[in-house]
Amino acid sequence: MNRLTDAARRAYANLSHARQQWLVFSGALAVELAIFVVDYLTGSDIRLHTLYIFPVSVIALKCERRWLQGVAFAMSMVFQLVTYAQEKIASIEYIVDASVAALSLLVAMTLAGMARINHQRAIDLATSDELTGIANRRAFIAALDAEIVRQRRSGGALSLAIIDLDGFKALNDTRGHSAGDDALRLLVSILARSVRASDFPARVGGDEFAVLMPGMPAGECGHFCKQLTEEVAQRMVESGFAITASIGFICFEAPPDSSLAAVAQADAAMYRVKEAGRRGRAG
Ligand SMILES: Nc1nc2c(ncn2[C@@H]2O[C@H](COP(=O)(O)OP(=O)(O)OP(=O)(O)O)[C@@H](O)[C@H]2O)c(=O)[nH]1
Repeated sequence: MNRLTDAARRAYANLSHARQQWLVFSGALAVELAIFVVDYLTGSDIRLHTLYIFPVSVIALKCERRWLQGVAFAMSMVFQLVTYAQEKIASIEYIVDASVAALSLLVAMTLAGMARINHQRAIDLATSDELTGIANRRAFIAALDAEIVRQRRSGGALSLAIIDLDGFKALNDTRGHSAGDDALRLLVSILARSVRASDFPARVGGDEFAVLMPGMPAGECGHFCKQLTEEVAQRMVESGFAITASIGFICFEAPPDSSLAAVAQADAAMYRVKEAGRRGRAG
């Protein structure tokens, strides 16, 4: 049984986001339809229509497209009305009943929507850096783990750079933390302009950043790091910060043993730059 649910979970995870949404939508509507059929056939004796709230809530929780939620809501209302019409639609009791059902559905959809927004907010907080808005160490390691798995399956190169600022503590000490924060935000804007859309930049420590570059060969990675070193030095000086960057990089033609081993190798290259006097790159 466990194996079956694991296989189903894996198959679901492998679907594209759009397909996942359609699957949830059609599954929940099928459940709703089944409730309606049983309810209709039993002449509403067992009043299953109160359960419409569950499929509609699932759709509100899982489907981002508003019109899918609207369709789910409209369908459950139609089902409700047909079920009530079977009885005495003119009776005030059933009109009140139908209104309460509509209200409950709306409340369920709103609560489910709020739960989804809160869930997304919690994910954002757990995976992004509050100061700069880019990915944090946890998200970076997760992305690196996923890339290593992809590389084991499909091959290709995988490059990784660790960027550590030089003179950052002195900037904090002489100009204050807010100047330090500005320098960190500036570095992030430099990174955002320098990396490709397929790269993954992150803040992995106080003044330490990392960039994951799937598919980038060693030569190109060395060139990228050289340009980044120069760009950082120039833009920091222009902004009045006496700061440079030491960059360690590594290109894996074969998958590394683990994400931690990969980061340790790039870190070792970065420390070689520090030992050699800072401001530069090594790989
Ligand atoms: N302004 C600011 N400072 C931070 C933040 N996080 C960590 N720091 C500071 O960053 C500094 C990092 O210290 P170091 O790694 O010694 O910095 P460094 O002077 O560049 O030294 P090297 O890395 O050896 O070149 C520490 O003083 C931390 O307090 C932050 O979010 N904002």
